[in-house]
Amino acid sequence: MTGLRISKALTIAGSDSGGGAGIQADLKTFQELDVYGMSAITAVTVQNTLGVSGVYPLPPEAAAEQIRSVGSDLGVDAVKTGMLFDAGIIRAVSAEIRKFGWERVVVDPVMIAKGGAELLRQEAVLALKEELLPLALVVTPNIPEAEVLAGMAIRTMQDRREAAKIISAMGPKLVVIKGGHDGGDGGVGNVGNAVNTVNGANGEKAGNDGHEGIYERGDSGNMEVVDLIYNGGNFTELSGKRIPTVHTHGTGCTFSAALTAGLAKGLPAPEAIVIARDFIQAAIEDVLALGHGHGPTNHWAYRRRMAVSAR
Ligand SMILES: Nc1ncnc2c1ncn2[C@@H]1O[C@H](COP(=O)(O)OP(=O)(O)OP(=O)(O)O)[C@@H](O)[C@H]1O
Ligand SMILES: Cc1ncc(CO)c(N)n1
Repeated sequence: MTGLRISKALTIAGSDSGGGAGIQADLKTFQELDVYGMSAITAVTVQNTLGVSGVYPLPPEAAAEQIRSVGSDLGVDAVKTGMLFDAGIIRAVSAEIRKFGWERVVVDPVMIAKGGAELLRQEAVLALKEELLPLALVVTPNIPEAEVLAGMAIRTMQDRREAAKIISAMGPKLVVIKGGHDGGDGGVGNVGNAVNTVNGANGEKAGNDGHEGIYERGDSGNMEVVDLIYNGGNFTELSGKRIPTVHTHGTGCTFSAALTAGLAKGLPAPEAIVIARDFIQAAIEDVLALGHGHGPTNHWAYRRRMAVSAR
């Protein structure tokens, strides 16, 4: 490795004792993508595949000190935020990001764990919107998080586009509204990976028309998963095969960590997003089936596939 430039990424997030989400998922993902990982822990959660049974937030200054410590010594090429828990931590983290002038910033606006545990206090949403989103290069809400940020219900792909525009106006250069919670497109459209570009502010679809329709969350009849990307002017839909599985603990953390790793390596955000989709697709597909509930994804699946395809 001597002489090679090492790409470095920092995750500012909560610890998941079960290892599938939070800091643990982020560091595993950075490592798998050849990026040196560092962490600033905001809270310790007591968590396994069955749910969260305890949350112990750290004082805001503890998060800030960790960021200052690694930022001033090792250096940071890209940074992501995950669980931030309260407004004090959000303000402290935002102040450090601003001071360092970091621009490759991914904000995963983690709010609620799969089992319903609160990972962000409701009164902290305003701080997230006002302090952190303006610093984001990419923000990656799932559908319920996008509903909270945009202040509207999301039932159709058109609603999702509307919400993306509202969130975009809060400052991030790119908004990715992930489709894991979208269960009701009815399975029409592409199966397998595809990119459909939608042009312009009127949301006219240029590609195929398979993603429209009313949907209800949790309907596992949906055959594809679509992540919607908005760059302030154009919409892009990244679609993939929906894997029917309960083992989706930490999908959002893993996706945003893979995206952050790509940014740390200097990739343009749209390219890093496509690789992150491939990474999470492989991680969900090659199931580990650990624990008795929503198991973690397989963080080494993508690397193994790459190794096989390189042979
Ligand atoms: N069943 C699935 N099959 C394929 N891809 C999926 C599936 N579920 C989620 N994904 C992908 O995983 C990524 C994360 O999406 P998701 O909406 O699940 O995030 P999330 O709710 O924030 O996750 P979590 O809160 O569990 O960390 C997205 O790229 C999404 O397309
Ligand atoms: C610590 C932590 N961060 C994020 C999530 C969301 O997946 C979780 N379950 N736990």
